[in-house]
Amino acid sequence: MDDVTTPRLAVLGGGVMGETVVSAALRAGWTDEDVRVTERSAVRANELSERYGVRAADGNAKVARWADVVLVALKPHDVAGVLGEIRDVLRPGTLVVSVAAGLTCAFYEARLPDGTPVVRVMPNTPAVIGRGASAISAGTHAGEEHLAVTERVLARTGLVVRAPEKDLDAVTAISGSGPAYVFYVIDAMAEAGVLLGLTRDRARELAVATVLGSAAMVQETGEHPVVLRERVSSPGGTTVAGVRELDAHGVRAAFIAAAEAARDRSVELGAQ
Ligand SMILES: NC(=O)C1=CN([C@@H]2O[C@H](COP(=O)(O)OP(=O)(O)OC[C@H]3O[C@@H](n4cnc5c(N)ncnc54)[C@H](O)[C@@H]3O)[C@@H](O)[C@H]2O)C=CC1
Ligand SMILES: O=C(O)[C@@H]1CCC=N1
Repeated sequence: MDDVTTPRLAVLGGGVMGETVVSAALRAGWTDEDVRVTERSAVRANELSERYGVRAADGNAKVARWADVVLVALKPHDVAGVLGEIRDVLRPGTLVVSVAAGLTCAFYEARLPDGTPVVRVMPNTPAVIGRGASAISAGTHAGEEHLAVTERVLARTGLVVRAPEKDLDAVTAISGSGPAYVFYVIDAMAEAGVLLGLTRDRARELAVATVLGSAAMVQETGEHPVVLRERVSSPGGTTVAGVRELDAHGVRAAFIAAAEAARDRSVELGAQ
């Protein structure tokens, strides 16, 4: 793999996350000649090819042989079969990057030629608008240059942090699955507004602006969320009355249980 020029990037699986990576790489300076994608669905392959100008017609083995970086964006249960297709055609030094939930670097290393550098990534869907959060971890044979190339591929997806691999299941539970929790909260707040008589559009507009503004406020002020919450809560006022109900309905405990369940599922997906 050459660090100076743009490495040839193959994305195996052109679903939600595969498309996100393709579009981010193109925004980060890859040309449509330097990116190829594989897709089991011909309709989807056509769609990606038309949308991004990238080649999407070849099979996994052909594209993996061509690539300097192979990024696996398949469902976890499809990965082992595809690694079997590509293991004998990878050129020495080809970097394999995985975004599959639960699958460890060791899972890949056991199924790929000895010495294959592997980097495990846990991204999330806001990456599609450049506002994602990803954590990356190096496998046994991956070094600084492999982490750096992965960061280049992900540069336009948003925040990218390095983390020890033992943390990746927790990361999956918090930021990987996290957008779904936040969409759930936005929908619940908007629905509550409708119950109180607001129009659906107005309720959603206010809920979204409130979530965006509150998240930005935590980031920009650097204040602890509890301090910011106290600042909203006038003595004897409306907010303490509302937050008491969140406590009474176990919302904090529900978030903890959700994170534990997602973490456990990530571990389970990796135990194939
Ligand atoms: N969607 C999300 O929010 C996130 C997903 N991930 C991970 O990304 C991976 C992909 O997830 P999604 O993109 O959501 O799934 P998806 O189902 O949208 O995409 C998977 C794609 O792979 C294609 N495919 C299946 N078998 C194939 C094969 N043998 N060769 C070529 N293409 C094949 C499918 O046609 C499909 O388009 C999963 O491992 C998931 O854990 C990670 C973080 C977030
Ligand atoms: O639900 C899933 O399994 C994937 C991984 C994190 C977000 N979506």
